[in-house]
Amino acid sequence: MTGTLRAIDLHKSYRRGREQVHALRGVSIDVQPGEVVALLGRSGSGKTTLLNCLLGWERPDRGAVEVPGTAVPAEAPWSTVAVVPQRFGLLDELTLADNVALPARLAGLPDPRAAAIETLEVLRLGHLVDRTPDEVSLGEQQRTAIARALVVGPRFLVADEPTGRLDEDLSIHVLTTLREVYAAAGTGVLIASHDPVVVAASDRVVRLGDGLVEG
Ligand SMILES: Nc1ncnc2c1ncn2[C@@H]1O[C@H](COP(=O)(O)OP(=O)(O)OP(=O)(O)O)[C@@H](O)[C@H]1O
Repeated sequence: MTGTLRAIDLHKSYRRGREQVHALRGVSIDVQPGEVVALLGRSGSGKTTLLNCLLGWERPDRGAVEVPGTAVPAEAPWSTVAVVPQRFGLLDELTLADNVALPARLAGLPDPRAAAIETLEVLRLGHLVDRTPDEVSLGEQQRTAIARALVVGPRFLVADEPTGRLDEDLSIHVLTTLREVYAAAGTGVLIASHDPVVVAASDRVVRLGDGLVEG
């Protein structure tokens, strides 16, 4: 087993009424530890489907996903491949601190709340830790979802449009943090995005078009 996160020749179709939609038509991609890869492509090109397959949320019709470290039973999945979902997935009844502490608790970190607050502070949310998601802006919710993914210091981070609700300054701050704090410590980062800030901060760009890697 290598230390690389890999999708190999993924095929995935959906049935929509009588129509067959080929979301992925043979996509291979890899992410090395410590690199930041931008996944670009028009709306509907298959980015989310690819991320879902990498996360094990969807099963490809054909092809394989290699996730390093999954043979180690003690390692929580979120510590291996953490995710920032497009729709955030925060729990409304928990504070931001408790949302972010949740994966830290599951991963058995010694002080989940302290780790959560520290990560929220890195994302400039230290003043909001005791609010619930409906008491903060969408951009603040988005950064909370990023903090929740990062709190365990994952080996890989998979993020679906993680700057879609952020202004340019905050996008740059988030990308700089991902690069200089997390990728520098070895986290491999894959970001599906249309944001030029993401492209500028990436080591490498992979373009999807109509279910295939272009170029
Ligand atoms: N559950 C589903 N059922 C039917 N079709 C689907 C389903 N999920 C995705 N698709 C279709 O598969 C194709 C790829 O969708 P996907 O969400 O992966 O694209 P995307 O590149 O992430 O788009 P966006 O940038 O808008 O999020 C699209 O044509 C979409 O309509």
